Amino acid sequence: MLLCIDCGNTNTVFSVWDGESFVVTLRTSTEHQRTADQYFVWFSTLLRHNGLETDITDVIISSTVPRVVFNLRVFADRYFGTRPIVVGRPDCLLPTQPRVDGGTQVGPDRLVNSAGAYDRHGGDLIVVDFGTATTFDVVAEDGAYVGGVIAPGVNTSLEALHQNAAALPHVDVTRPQAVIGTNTVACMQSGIFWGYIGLVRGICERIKGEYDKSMRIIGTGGLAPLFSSGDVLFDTIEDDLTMHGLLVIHRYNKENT
Ligand SMILES: Nc1ncnc2c1ncn2[C@@H]1O[C@H](COP(=O)(O)OP(=O)(O)O)[C@@H](O)[C@H]1O
Ligand SMILES: CC(C)(COP(=O)(O)O)[C@@H](O)C(=O)NCCC(=O)O
Ligand SMILES: [K+]
Repeated sequence: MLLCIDCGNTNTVFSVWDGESFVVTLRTSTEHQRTADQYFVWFSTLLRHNGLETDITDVIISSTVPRVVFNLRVFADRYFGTRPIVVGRPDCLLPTQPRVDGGTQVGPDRLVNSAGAYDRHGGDLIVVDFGTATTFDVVAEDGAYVGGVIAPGVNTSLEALHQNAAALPHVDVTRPQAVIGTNTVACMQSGIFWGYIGLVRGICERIKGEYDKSMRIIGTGGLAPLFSSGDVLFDTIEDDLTMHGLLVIHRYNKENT
């Protein structure tokens, strides 16, 4: 079985592929201090809790936090006797090479999203991923990542407001009743919700204006459904896109090495 690990700046997601489907998906916060042994205690406990007997033979990792990769490598080696494929490292093959400025280290999550989205939809896509940052990845006709946009994430923006303004509390993002807020929390929720819809819509329109062919927009990340409840932003929403991309890249490496 294949263990896919998607490590973002906020959360790390583990998902086990049994050859036909993802049988379990587990989420933990991203902390670079966490050791291989700590990962295993958490992982094996939750597998047992889910009544699963898994025989992990392969591991693939995408991490936007370089420091966590060391302990994840030790985890794969010590507990599963396997050397993981790490997206973005020179020995990990990609189905198509990114076309960006020389010296740019594209976030591995963006390469993975591009590969997953291309496999499902073909090219000429915008992938919008709501994470710590909100990323827009442009996938060309041949499946290559050719650039995009990095915007502040939803919770990152809310947290910045709270930290920089003495009278603004911590609030959770939600769809407000009205645009005109009649209390502080409602005003903040309106700013983030409607502001973000304007951001996503505006950036996608500008990308489409610059790209001379029609494009489809794929939304992913836990907050995509919330924002699409306020406006038609995406052609489809796929919460498993990153995991699917890891599967695609793993398969490609198995077939070509
Ligand atoms: N369904 C959801 N509802 C509310 N907040 C969410 C949801 N999914 C993710 N988040 C929040 O969005 C932020 C980004 O999370 P995540 O997508 O895991 O980021 P990353 O991939 O950068 O680690 C976090 O603060 C997380 O708690
Ligand atoms: C933009 C990101 C911080 C998004 O990370 P995430 O929100 O998933 O934690 C990540 O893709 C990254 O570190 N990128 C490197 C720069 C680039 O992609 O050009
Ligand atoms: K992201």
